[in-house]
Amino acid sequence: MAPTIENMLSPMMGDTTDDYVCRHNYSMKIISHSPFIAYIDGFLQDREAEHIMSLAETRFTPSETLNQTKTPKYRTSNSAVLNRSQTDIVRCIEERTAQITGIDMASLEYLQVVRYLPGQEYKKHTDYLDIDYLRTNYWGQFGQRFATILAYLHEPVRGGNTSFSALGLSIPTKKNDAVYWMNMHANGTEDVRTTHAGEPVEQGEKWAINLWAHRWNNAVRAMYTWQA
Ligand SMILES: O=C(O)CCC(=O)C(=O)O
Ligand SMILES: [Fe+2]
Repeated sequence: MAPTIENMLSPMMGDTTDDYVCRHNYSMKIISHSPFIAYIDGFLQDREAEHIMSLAETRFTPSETLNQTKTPKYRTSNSAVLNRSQTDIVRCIEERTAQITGIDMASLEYLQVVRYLPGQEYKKHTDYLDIDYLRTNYWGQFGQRFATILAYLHEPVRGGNTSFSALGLSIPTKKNDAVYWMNMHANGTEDVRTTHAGEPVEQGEKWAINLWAHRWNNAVRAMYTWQA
């Protein structure tokens, strides 16, 4: 039988997580100080990637772009949102993210799994949100999306790097590793240098989790109240 992702995952669909122990054994290396970008080696622990993939598998819908552009084909992947602390493993990843970013869990968006087939991509964009969007969106009450952790669940055979073109960075997706960056300057204004893209996957499939942490700061609060 061909080693498709479905074949790999299906025996695990009923997988119990009874003997799973939540551990945080990663190491972090700073790759840019301004903007802050770090590479997290071993962000995901054994079994976590497969487990998240099997939870997401039945939930995919075409990915949306929240505020940047309505251009068709801008983000051609599929996405799946998991429930808060849906399983022990989901909760462990949420806790790990909250610890790293220094927020409480309420300020962390639900895990968003993205899946790219060959030819699919997410063109250049930023992860921070328009102030008008923040005002009406559930997550807006927790402030701006100040930090992103993008964790890789499955690496494509070719293509699919995460690139920050203004910084000359093109990061290969490596299963279980993650990239962590700050979307805003220290004073709370948006840092356009964090513009990034998921380059087209050329062969194989790329799967990742978006972990978005929200925080209030004076710049966002000032805009929020000034326009209200
Ligand atoms: O797939 C990638 O490498 C980037 C994904 C991304 O930036 C996003 O989903 O916001
Ligand atoms: Fe992004």
